[in-house]
Order: sequence, then C-alpha cells, then structure tokens
Amino acid sequence: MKKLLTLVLITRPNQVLLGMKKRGFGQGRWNGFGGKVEKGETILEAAKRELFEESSLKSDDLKEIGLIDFEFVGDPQILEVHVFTTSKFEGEPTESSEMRPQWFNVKDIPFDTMWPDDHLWFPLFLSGTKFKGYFLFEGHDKILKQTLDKVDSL
Ligand SMILES: CNc1cc(N2CCN(C)CC2)nc(N)n1
Repeated sequence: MKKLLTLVLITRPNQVLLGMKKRGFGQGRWNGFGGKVEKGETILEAAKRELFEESSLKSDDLKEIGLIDFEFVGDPQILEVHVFTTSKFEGEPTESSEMRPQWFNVKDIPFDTMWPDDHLWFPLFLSGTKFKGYFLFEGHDKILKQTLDKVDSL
C-alpha cells in the first residue's frame, strides 16, 4: 500500500527554508513542509495547502523535482513522497503548531538533525536535477538499502 505525501522546499538566493518538526512523525528534525494528500485534492494542491498550514507561505509556482519511496522494515505502508520546490512565494515564514521555520545557508544545511536520506538527495535538489529515489529504513535512523537516479521527467 502506498501513502501519498508531499514535501516542499522553499529557496531564496543561497538559502533554503526548513522547519523544525515540533510533533509527530519526524519530530525533532529539520525538514521541508508537507503532509498527507487528502481525498479530493491533487498532490499539487496538497503541497500548497500543507505549505500554507505549516509555514504561512503561499506559492502558485511549486515545481515537482523529486519522487521518493520510503519503506520501513516491518511496515507494509510505503510512503510515496512528492518533492516540490519554488523560489517564488508570498508571506513571511511563521511558526505553526507543527513547524518552526528557519532560513539556512545552503553551505550550512543541518543534515545531522535531518532525516538520514536528506544529505543523499539534497545535492540533486540544490543543483536543479530531477530525481527518483528509494530508501529502505530500519527504524528512523538506519538506511539498509537505497537507489537514487537522475531523471528527465517524473
Ligand atoms: C523517511 N525519510 C524522510 C521522510 C520525509 N517525509 C517528509 C514529509 N512528511 C510528510 C513525511 C516524511 N522527509 C524526508 N526528508 N525524509
């Protein structure tokens, strides 16, 4: 079974906006903004909605740049994460119940307090390369198996 999720990375020159997850899945880690795709909405609509709910930012320019399948040993539910990015947005990053936003220089991305897959695919995202990835996790800290490929189209 696949669960559709979104992940939005907002950029400005030399910087990426990340949020510190305050509760739930991924709590205590910096990440992009995102969540579940609800019934009756497209994946893009879900990405926009979650971005606004979690950061107060609005964008009509989200571009899909990555597709990542996450599997966890012992859990039949595969997470299919659609990764979007934009540098065109409106609003001021604002803390929400879910996320505490902060700008990071691309040279200082806090990979040590992010999901362990991030340092593998962030370079592709930052270089504007579209990618497809698969990561098999054991728990939340150990990657047992992975694939990561550049693609022309998602
Ligand atoms: C399991 N590894 C993950 C999950 C993940 N996500 C992001 C979006 N979330 C809604 C669900 C899980 N994001 C990253 N960067 N790595």
